[in-house]
Amino acid sequence: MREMISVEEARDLVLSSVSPLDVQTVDLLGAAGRPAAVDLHSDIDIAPFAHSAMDGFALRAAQIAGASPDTPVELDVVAEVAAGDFFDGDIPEGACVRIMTGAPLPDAADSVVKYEIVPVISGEGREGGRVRFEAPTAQGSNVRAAGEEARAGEAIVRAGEVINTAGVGFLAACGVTEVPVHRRPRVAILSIGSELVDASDLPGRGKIRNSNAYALEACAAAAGAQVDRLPIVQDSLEQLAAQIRRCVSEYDFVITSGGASNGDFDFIKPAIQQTGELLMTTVNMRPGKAQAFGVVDGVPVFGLPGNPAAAYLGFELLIRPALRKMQGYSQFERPVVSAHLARDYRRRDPRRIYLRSTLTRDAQGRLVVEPASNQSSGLFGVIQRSNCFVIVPEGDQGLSADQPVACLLLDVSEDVAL
Ligand SMILES: Nc1nc2c(c(=O)[nH]1)N[C@H]1C(S)=C(S)[C@@H](COP(=O)(O)OP(=O)(O)OC[C@H]3O[C@@H](n4cnc5c(N)ncnc54)[C@H](O)[C@@H]3O)O[C@H]1N2
Ligand code: MOO
Repeated sequence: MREMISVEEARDLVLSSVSPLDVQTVDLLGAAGRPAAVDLHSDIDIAPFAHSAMDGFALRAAQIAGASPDTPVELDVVAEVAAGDFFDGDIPEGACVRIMTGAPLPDAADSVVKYEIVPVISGEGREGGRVRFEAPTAQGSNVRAAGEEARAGEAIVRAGEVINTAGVGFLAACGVTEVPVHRRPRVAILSIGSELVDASDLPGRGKIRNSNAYALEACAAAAGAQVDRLPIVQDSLEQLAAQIRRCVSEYDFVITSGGASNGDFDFIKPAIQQTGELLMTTVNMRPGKAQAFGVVDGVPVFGLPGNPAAAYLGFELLIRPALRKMQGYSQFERPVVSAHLARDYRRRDPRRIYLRSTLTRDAQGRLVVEPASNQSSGLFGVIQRSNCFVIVPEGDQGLSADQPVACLLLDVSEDVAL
């Protein structure tokens, strides 16, 4: 085991300990936002038949090839065809068919002219009436071709492709109502610390609320996991080791927080060592240097540090990618954008630093990023009010105002200005 590895090495180490989980079939709605585990095929052509894209008149373009305002072509309306209906009769040379959007194009027609440019001569342009064309139309105009998006039997969504909300509609059109996906990882959240009380309790002297477990549950659920937040574990090596043994028999991934550094009561490292194999203890990042990871009975056990911001960042950088890999995603990272730093940043630590920051646009439309003034690793509220982490590379150099910096986007909603 190596001490103090880079964020990338740590992420790859955790990733290499997990594989996509077994495949189960879920209903179409349950597949939204998840990668398909196999290629999905359409059972019919999409569109199933050539149809009109407009309300108008179906005809053959050749019938009105010479039409102009001075030499209009008049045609009899011999039939009407609505969506859901069809017309398979003949269309004589001097005739056309009134057609609605979505109705099948008659075999005898090759184009549709929309109502708006067709003056009515008699019968309100309905069956038995007569209409006038004052311009030619191109063959195929206002016609949506059969099979324009997919052919029967064709793979329409590939294995590994994430099904988005439009994809749900596409699959419905193709008759795919059940989708094989990799099942969601079952994740246990264990909070370690004799100082912890539940969020619903008022902390007594020297105690604090167990906020990490709630944040980590939210993070893991947002990453697609099925999460159980388990009872607080006291600072006891025996209790912790026993709880880890129990968890690895029931869960796919075990996440602990607290007790990851070298204090007198920091037991996650010895607990992993005692029950399985400890693979990592520290990562070259700030906040959150203490990141313990190992495998117990084939199950990954991740010991996040106790400080809230350190635990949160450890989850985002090192655990979330693994939970995604287990579900078959191939993209593990959140997006990074470049922005201009709003002010100088003087560093006091050579580790790679992740500054909780707010990204906005200035009057010229440039992305500008402002690190929060309080970068204490003990705070969640600062992250609540941030929308990215500025990544300060390893080394001695600080950053100067206006220089471009990389910003790792958090899970930002639309109401955070970007
Ligand atoms: N001598 C040293 N001491 C510390 C070092 C060091 O290098 N040398 N590193 C510091 C850094 S940096 C961090 S981060 C922490 C990591 O410590 P632990 O993982 O052992 O965390 P704890 O000591 O258990 O707790 C730290 C802090 O976080 C609070 N905490 C713990 N669990 C929760 C929870 N579930 N919800 C909310 N807050 C929690 C805890 O009360 C402490 O205040 O070590 C430093 N020390
Ligand atoms: O690892 Mo600590 O988070 O820098 O506070």
